Amino acid sequence: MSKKPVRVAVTGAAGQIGYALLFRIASGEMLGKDQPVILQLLEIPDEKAQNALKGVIMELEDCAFPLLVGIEAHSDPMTAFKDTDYALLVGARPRGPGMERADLLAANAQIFTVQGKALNAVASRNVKVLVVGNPANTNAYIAMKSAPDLPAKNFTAMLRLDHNRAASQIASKTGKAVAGIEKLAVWGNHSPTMYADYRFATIDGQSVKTLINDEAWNRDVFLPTVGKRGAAIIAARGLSSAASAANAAIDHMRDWALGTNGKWVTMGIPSDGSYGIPKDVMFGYPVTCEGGEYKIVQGLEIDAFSQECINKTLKELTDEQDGVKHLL
Ligand SMILES: NC(=O)c1ccc[n+]([C@@H]2O[C@H](COP(=O)([O-])OP(=O)(O)OC[C@H]3O[C@@H](n4cnc5c(N)ncnc54)[C@H](O)[C@@H]3O)[C@@H](O)[C@H]2O)c1
Ligand SMILES: O=C(O)C[C@H](O)C(=O)O
Repeated sequence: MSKKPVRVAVTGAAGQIGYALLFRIASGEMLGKDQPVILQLLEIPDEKAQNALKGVIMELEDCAFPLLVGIEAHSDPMTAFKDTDYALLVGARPRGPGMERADLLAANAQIFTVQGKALNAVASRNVKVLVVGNPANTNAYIAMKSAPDLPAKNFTAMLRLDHNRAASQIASKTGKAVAGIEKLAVWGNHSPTMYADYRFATIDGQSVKTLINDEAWNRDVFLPTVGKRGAAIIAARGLSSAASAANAAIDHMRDWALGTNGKWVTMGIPSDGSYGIPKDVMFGYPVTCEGGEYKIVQGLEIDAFSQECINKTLKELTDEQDGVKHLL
């Protein structure tokens, strides 16, 4: 018997990430090749954006995806999020050359109070929310705080791009395939302060730390490369990352919905106090997923260098939270 369709809302659907994301959701790469989907697409109420969205919808139709059983175009989150089971909040202004994430906070924060309230009012009570629009952690925090009737654990921020970037750098340093990497963690904010931590990681069963055995590379090359990768892509393309961001969003939602079979992945989630992070801070943690729920990997030893890195990214997040207090 075929499965009941699920509703997937995507904001910023006519943007760059939207264009790299929607076709993969509709083809079943996110929720499984047996899961029909209805796309509920939101764009701003602007003629150009709505026209662009129409064009994307025409292309989706022209793919004749067997799993795509409905497509809706919206300009109001109150209709776009109606009964939605999954919400990918991508729509926001991206960073341009020379801009830091903090510059985006003022521009984008308001979007997430409005969308959090709309999710609170009309979405499925089990909705799984992923915030991609930057600054992703704080936007997710704003949306969560604006939706008091939904469980806080349903709101997450995208750290998976940092996780995937870190995995790729480790594979290239060790000369091994990225598929062999397990137990990688990224702590904190989706920003240059994130702490990609390979102390526990293995590649083909061997310790990554032992294989690399180079603390200076970790500190002076690996962490800055992963942390500044977004800016490097903006400098090279003149536009922020899109296909890799969409890919990370697919990975995040797929793993959350379908499980990781014990494998660690990184998700930005509201802290439950684990590892001394104050409750509700939207923090990148290593997690495993099973039965539609994520669980923080517990009991990891935090050495002095790691604590210093975690403190730094936490401070940035609590400063960002302070900066949006007046909106909540
Ligand atoms: N978390 C991550 O790892 C990560 C990675 C890459 C990009 N991003 C962020 O994702 C966001 C989108 O990037 P992009 O390259 O697709 O940008 P884009 O400018 O190409 O597209 C954004 C789209 O969002 C729409 N939009 C703006 N406000 C909206 C609103 N209130 N409701 C609905 N739609 C709205 C715009 O009209 C536009 O079409 C940016 O904030 C970017 O910084 C995050
Ligand atoms: O860095 C940016 O502004 C875009 C995105 O968050 C990225 O990491 O590529």
